[in-house]
Amino acid sequence: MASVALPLPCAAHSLLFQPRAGRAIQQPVTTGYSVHRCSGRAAQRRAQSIDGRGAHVPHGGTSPRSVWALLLELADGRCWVLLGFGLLLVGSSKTVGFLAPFAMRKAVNFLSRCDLQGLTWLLIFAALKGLSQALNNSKTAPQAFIARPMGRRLAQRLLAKLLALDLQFHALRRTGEVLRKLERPPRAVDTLLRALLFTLVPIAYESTVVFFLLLSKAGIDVAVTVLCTVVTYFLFTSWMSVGWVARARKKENRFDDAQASEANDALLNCESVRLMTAAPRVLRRFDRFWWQLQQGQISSDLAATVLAGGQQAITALGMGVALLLVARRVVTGSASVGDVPMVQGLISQLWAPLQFLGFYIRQARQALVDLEEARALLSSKRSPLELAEAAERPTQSEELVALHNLPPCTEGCPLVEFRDVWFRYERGLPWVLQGLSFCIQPGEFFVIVGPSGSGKSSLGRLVPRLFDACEGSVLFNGVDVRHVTLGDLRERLAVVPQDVVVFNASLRQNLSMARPKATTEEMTEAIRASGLEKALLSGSSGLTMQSVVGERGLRLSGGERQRLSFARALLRAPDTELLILDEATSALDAETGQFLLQSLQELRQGGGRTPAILAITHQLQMAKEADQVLVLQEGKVKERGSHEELLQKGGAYCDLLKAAGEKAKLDE
Ligand SMILES: Nc1ncnc2c1ncn2[C@@H]1O[C@H](COP(=O)(O)OP(=O)(O)OP(=O)(O)O)[C@@H](O)[C@H]1O
Repeated sequence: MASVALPLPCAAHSLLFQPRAGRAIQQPVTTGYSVHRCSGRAAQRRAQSIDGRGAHVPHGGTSPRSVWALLLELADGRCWVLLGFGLLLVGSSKTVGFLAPFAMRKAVNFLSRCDLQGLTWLLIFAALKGLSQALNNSKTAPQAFIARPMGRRLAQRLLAKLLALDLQFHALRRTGEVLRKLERPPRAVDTLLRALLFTLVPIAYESTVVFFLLLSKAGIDVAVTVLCTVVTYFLFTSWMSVGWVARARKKENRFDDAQASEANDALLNCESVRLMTAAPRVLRRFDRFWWQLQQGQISSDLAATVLAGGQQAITALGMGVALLLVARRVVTGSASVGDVPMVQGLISQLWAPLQFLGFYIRQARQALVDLEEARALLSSKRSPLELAEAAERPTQSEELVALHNLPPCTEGCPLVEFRDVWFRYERGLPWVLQGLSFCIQPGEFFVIVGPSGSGKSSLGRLVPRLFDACEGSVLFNGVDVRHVTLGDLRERLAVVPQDVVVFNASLRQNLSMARPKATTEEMTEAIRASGLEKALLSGSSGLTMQSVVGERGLRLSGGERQRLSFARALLRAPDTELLILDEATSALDAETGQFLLQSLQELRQGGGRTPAILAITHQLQMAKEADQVLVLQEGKVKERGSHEELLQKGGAYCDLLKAAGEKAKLDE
């Protein structure tokens, strides 16, 4: 027994869930951690990456199962209760709505006989219509209470994932595009819920009921006419939605991302843009993306107009034929006059939501695309593996056991050990570190020097697991860093990165980011030890602890930013076992650099357990103070020993000193 509703869910399924690309191109994409096989569509989209720049933010096809799985993860018990309540409200609204045309039929039949009971039925009709509308409107509350928290949870998970993604992703990302990917999926949850559960499902229910009501009350010819109209309407809407409208929407999205990225890049680098007088070029690119966006929008609007026109023509024709059939019955006496408004009322009730079918199908499809993108991002393996995954990973040595927490430092065990470490950023790129082996002892001052590009910073990134070694292992307290939780590992470290990152917040907030529980005294001490006191708090620069330092710390000088970063590391230092300094004094004058060195010595001489220091530097003055110096060249250990030992050797270290003009000074 065919029903009007039957074609709807099945076709809706194929309409909403665009199948993944049929034939996979099987293009391997290396991520540094795993090699993913790309489907044809994914590869195509990658190729579409506007201008070849930017990190690949995963785009999705629409895979219903994975999207549903994601939605199920986001929903809690309350959501299910509210969903049931919401559907009950919509169902009741529709059911009450079905009764209204029957009330109108009675009213017209009574009034055609000049019976005043007709007035009562008119009032009942109005009440039923009002109640149906009120019930329908009240679905908004449960809808909002389901969608908003789910959207919030999704946004939180996406941001957490983005923060955890490996540095390679962030090195290549286009911030504007990534922000869009963060913004759209939470909205998509709301849209999908609204479109699918609270619109398309009720339409299916309504169509089924109206078909049977017409079949029993108006005859098979009217019912079949309505059925044919609905099917034609649906096919036309599907054809338009999948083709022209969908293509226009995709184009619109792509260039919307592109213009947002362009604006974001230009604003972030506005200083360089101005200095290079690149504003006209930036504006041209920006305008080109907007022009393409505008083409997509115009195409989208045209498609929507043609769609709406076609839909209106189909429904008007269907309504006309159905009413003619009923009118013929009234004339032949096999139906009452009241049957005409009844049939008109039932069909109108069906037509009303159908008008929005195309809109909702498009919305639902777009929401599915956005959610699939979110799911692809969430399941991306582009982050150092956390413990649960690490346990599943085939270990290179059977003695390595997955641990939840790092054991405390043990007597005689090196704090950090590099064991034959090989590393490169991506497959196909040259090796940056080639078979490195060395140890750092607890409390040791360990300095790494070497020419630019020799792999010093890369080495420093392997300890906190910003990247993982490709071969060999990095051990912390005797345990492979891949076998401990990231949080536990990073709690033991304080890092001053080469590129200082400062938040657009007050100085105090920037400091407390490093250690939220730090007291004012501890912060003041860190500011003193980092040499910031004179520059900032004396009032010469006008900055205080409450001063906002500006986007990426633009209100601070390069040296001040570096000292702020140093102060943050010093704040963390007492709770940590290793302080990593990557070119921490590169932007400082000789006097301030010396002051920081003294602060480090103070830290080391402070009572109790002092952290070891791993300093990566070009400033060989620092190497003089070190317990151990390692000279790195082309990713290999060239020399190793104390400053004096290396001087005596007269090898690569001495060459570096000579090149820096330090040798003569030291000889004097
Ligand atoms: N994210 C990255 N992706 C690909 N290659 C990278 C990346 N970061 C660095 N490299 C490459 O790795 C090599 C080593 O870089 P690294 O920053 O470790 O050198 P470095 O010794 O610290 O240099 P410097 O003293 O100039 O800071 C360089 O050739 C660099 O181009």
